[in-house]
Amino acid sequence: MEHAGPGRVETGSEDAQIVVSGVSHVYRPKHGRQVLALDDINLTVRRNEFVALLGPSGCGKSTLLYLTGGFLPVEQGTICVLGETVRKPGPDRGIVFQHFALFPWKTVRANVMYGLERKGVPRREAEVRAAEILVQVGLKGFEDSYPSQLSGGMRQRAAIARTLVLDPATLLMDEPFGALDAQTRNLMQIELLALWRRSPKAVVFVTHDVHEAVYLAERVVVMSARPGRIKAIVETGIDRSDPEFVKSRAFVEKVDEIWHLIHEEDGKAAP
Ligand SMILES: Nc1ncnc2c1ncn2[C@@H]1O[C@H](COP(=O)(O)OP(=O)(O)OP(=O)(O)O)[C@@H](O)[C@H]1O
Repeated sequence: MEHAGPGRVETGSEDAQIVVSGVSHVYRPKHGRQVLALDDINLTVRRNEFVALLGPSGCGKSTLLYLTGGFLPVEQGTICVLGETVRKPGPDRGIVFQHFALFPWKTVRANVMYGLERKGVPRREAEVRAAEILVQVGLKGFEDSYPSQLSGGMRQRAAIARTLVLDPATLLMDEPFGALDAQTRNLMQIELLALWRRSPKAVVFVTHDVHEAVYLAERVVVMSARPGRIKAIVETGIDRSDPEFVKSRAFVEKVDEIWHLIHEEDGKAAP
């Protein structure tokens, strides 16, 4: 089985959307000890590619996402998104967290319109765009509800809509379905794939769930236990045109292959 090795440096190209080169990250808390969270990460995400980041707890998946989003400073190495070096957050990169970051005092519509209004989009146009995206995520009829009146799955749809309405070229998702029940999670996965096909964008999707990673992603990046390094990059190569593809032998074998890569890391985290 061919895997990209941990030390392989992927070079940028016209086809590259995100290029992470030689990125390491050390947390230096005021109290407590330093943690080397990421160690020499090199990764290229292709234009409009769907990539999943998988690895043991604490291996730096969220850290890599926050660095790419510009929420943490890149102190060692560089990250370029569409040719621009990342120095701060920007509207070209949308981020969705595990815990639905909605304003509880605003309606679903107002939550979705918030980012557009901050960008100076006229109110009428913002309303139209919010209405369209709420239809796409299946929240038509709930525009005037408040987050507290929605189920967990609906709140996460609203949070996704709030990010998608800005039409970011790059979507960074940190375990967005981790808090959902299995059935809602599967519905959200189906919807996310449909949205990604309708409006292609690069997606970096952090998950703990091997099945979810293979279900969604074109490539799965497997990270090693802390300090996070890239252990392997696996092309899923799944033909999703068959509605029953999760039952296919290719799917089951890919899940198994990646599961083994992850479990080789069990108990290996640096102290
Ligand atoms: N603000 C912080 N200060 C100090 N250490 C931190 C901080 N944030 C994260 N870390 C440490 O950095 C390492 C990587 O954390 P990170 O959250 O990126 O991992 P992760 O792979 O996303 O974990 P999980 O799968 O459990 O969410 C962990 O050891 C964590 O304890």
